[in-house]
Amino acid sequence: MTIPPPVTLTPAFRGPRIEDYALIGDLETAALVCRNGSVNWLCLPRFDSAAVFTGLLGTDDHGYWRIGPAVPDGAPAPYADRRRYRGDSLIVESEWDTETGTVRVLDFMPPRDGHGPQLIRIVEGVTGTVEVTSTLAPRFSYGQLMPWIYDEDGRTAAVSGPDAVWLDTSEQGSEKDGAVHHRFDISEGGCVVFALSAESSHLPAPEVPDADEALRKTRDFWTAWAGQMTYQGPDRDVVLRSLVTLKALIHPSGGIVAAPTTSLPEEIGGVRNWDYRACWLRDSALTLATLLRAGYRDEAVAWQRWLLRTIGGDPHNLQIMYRVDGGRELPELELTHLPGYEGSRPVRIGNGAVDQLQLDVPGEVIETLYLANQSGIELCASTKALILELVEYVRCNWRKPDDGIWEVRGKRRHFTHSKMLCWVAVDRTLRMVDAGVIEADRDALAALRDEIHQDVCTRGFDKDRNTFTQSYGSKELDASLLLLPRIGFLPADDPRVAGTVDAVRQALEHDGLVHRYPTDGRHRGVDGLPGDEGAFLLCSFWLVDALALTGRLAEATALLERLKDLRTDLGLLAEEYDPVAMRQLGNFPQGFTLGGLADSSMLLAELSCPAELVTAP
Ligand SMILES: OC[C@H]1O[C@H](O[C@H]2O[C@H](CO)[C@@H](O)[C@H](O)[C@H]2O)[C@H](O)[C@@H](O)[C@@H]1O
Repeated sequence: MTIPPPVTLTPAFRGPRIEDYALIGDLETAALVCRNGSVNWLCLPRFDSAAVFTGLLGTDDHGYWRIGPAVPDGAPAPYADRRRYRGDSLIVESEWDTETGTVRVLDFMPPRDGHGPQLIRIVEGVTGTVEVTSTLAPRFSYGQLMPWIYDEDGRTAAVSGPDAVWLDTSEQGSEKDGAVHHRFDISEGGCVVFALSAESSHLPAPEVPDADEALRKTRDFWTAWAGQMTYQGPDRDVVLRSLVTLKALIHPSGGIVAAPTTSLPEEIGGVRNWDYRACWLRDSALTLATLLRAGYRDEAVAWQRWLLRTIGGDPHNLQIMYRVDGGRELPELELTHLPGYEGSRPVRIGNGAVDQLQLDVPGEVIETLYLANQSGIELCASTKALILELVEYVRCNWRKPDDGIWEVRGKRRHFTHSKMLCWVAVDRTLRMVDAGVIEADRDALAALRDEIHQDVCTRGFDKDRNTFTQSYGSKELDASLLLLPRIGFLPADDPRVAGTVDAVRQALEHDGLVHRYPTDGRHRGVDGLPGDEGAFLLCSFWLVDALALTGRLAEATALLERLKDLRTDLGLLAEEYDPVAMRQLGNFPQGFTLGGLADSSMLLAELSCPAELVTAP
């Protein structure tokens, strides 16, 4: 891999921040809408397809669609004065106050119902009269291709090779420089619809969307889905917004993407830019565990089928991640034509971590299947067989060094967390054997479980400092060790748990924000990568959980409050946070982080509120 030098940015540079983006989606793909009314990210037709709007990782030349108050040529597009999701839905409304009045734009993508992808934008006059412009500049293939644009039967098509998008609106537009322009006045009570539909270019044009019906169906879909949540404790809206965002990452095939974006940087101007539009077994399992805790089951049932299709035939050939459709090929490529978010290059698609050995994965998968079963979901015979195959995989591999939960690109090590999760894999299987759910040789399983436990407690523990360590024999700490009480590897009141939590805090926490492992100073390059990164937000939620479970509820509550303040105005979080620049970093919004937020909120409620207040039947 060749790493280009970072682009030097002028101090005056101020593009949209990650937190300026809103997420909308139709469960098969997703778009990011900037606070200035510009859709700067949309992959069609699927999360992991090429983007038609890639302004997020480049400039307007790489594709965007902006609707908002008109501004003089060359002036920056103003940011909306207010934004919110409508109710519990994924319909976002942005409002601009101008000198002549207030205008609102509703943005949403209706879940597919026999039709292809649609992005609908409804402009509403709120007060006075506002001049509005729409500039649609599609650039297919991640911003590389200028389309052929033409009008047909009152519609506008933009076509490039196999791809096409169709724009429908009542307004009269014009084409210039590969973009479709509209300019019109909207007065109080007025409404203008723009609908973009995608279809393969050789097929007949898609049907003209009925925006009113699409709006109603989209609202009804999300309202019904939100209504299934059984969690009723404090911060209901915080939890629900996190869950709605997780749901937006779940494809109807059952596959779950880690985030809808690629290459939002872990360090501004740095090279730690990865594609998260794939289904990590670990991230998916954690997402489903969160949903199960909040009463959602359908997603776990669909994932069981996805899992069987994806790995059921050959579990020993396990990959740590797959494509949305269960495919195995995720070659890591660099898109050299893109300058990257704020100059953070390279922009990557695919993910080289696909070939790694990460021994925590069977543990996370089995834990989630165990939780699913505990929630009343029946495990089919094939799933039970798969669990036993995964345990066999653990038995064959647990003694090996691996690449670990953080997918470091350096030398393999005996990561303590990986071994602990090997223990989880066997322990949860054993629990299912004891409950009569699975039939297996109990004694053999118990012996394997105890052997792993003994190994971890001997080789992954530093007696002098009373802490588990990142890997066997190392002096380093790792935030994944905060999971100790949550996974039940040791009882929460075991002195080794408190010792580890304190040691991790001392080494990796700054003001409540926790790094995954040390990457600065003398540790530069320990993970095989140049540069540094922000605090990893999921780890801060793990700290909340560890404090709560070890009886430090007041500290846990205070930390959770601090972390909630990091959310955007729409309740979203990226993977990481830069405490110095005070801005979000990394792919956005990330399932890991929002799952952590929901889990910690539900755990604190469970530990501090009467049970009947927390979960409805
Ligand atoms: O830090 C290097 C690695 O970073 C990414 O991995 C992270 O994201 C994954 C998806 O959310 C998550 O499962 C993993 O635990 C994280 O460390 C990237 O995907 C890797 O390619 C990269 O080596």
